[in-house]
Amino acid sequence: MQPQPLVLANWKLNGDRQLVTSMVSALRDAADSLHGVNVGICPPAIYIPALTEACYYDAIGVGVQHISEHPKGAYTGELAVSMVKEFGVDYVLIGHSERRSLYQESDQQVAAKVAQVTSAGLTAVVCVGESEAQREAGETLTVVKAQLAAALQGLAQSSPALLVIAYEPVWAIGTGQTATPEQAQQVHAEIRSWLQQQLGDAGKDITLLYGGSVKPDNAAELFAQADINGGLIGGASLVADDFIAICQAARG
Ligand SMILES: O=C(CO)COP(=O)(O)O
Repeated sequence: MQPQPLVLANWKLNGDRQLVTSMVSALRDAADSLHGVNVGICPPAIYIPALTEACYYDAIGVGVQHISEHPKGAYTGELAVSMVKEFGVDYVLIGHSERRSLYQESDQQVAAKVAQVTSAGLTAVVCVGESEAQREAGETLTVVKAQLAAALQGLAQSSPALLVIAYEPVWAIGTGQTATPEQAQQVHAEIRSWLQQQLGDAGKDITLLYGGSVKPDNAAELFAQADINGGLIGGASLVADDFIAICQAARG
């Protein structure tokens, strides 16, 4: 059975309280057109209480963009899984390419975070993807599989149902240069078969998202691919009409 489509907004370091309320209200108005699609928003962490409150009666998932790999302690500026869980968070982004490149987040940290998140019963959304140079050198699958292996190491004791993989080629993020549906599907199919080799049948049910310059005009074609179960949306998730159109495209 295909996983239910999922579309997550990653606001990165953008948005404000006003966007939280206007986005929730726009999604509420569009709810009839979004049946069958799981939708979630990952705002900057300080807006999570406002988001949880605004969507209390709505089927909108709440996500956080970053957590510590430690449960508690002397780690100034960090947030622990137990803390975000108290505020109703469902999804935790892990290993986003911006965290990997700007803040040196390593595969070891990714594994530790997956362990923290899934053992708390939250969903770990692990981002994987190659740089332009790695693609040109023919290293896409080697890079992606090494990143996936770290995610599975962290999953060890938890249910694969708590794992989502987001394939985000670094060269497509924020560049307007989307992977073609064929390019994206090719990598997604490899991810799916690798997950099945490692996890057996459970690998079939893991939700695979595509991210990188997804817009209303290319979403339907991407989401129509056999192994693409939705998207992780950056820039276009800051504009309600665009984000809703992308979510609607995931209905098929
Ligand atoms: O990084 C992304 C989502 O996590 C993708 O960002 P853009 O949609 O802005 O390319």
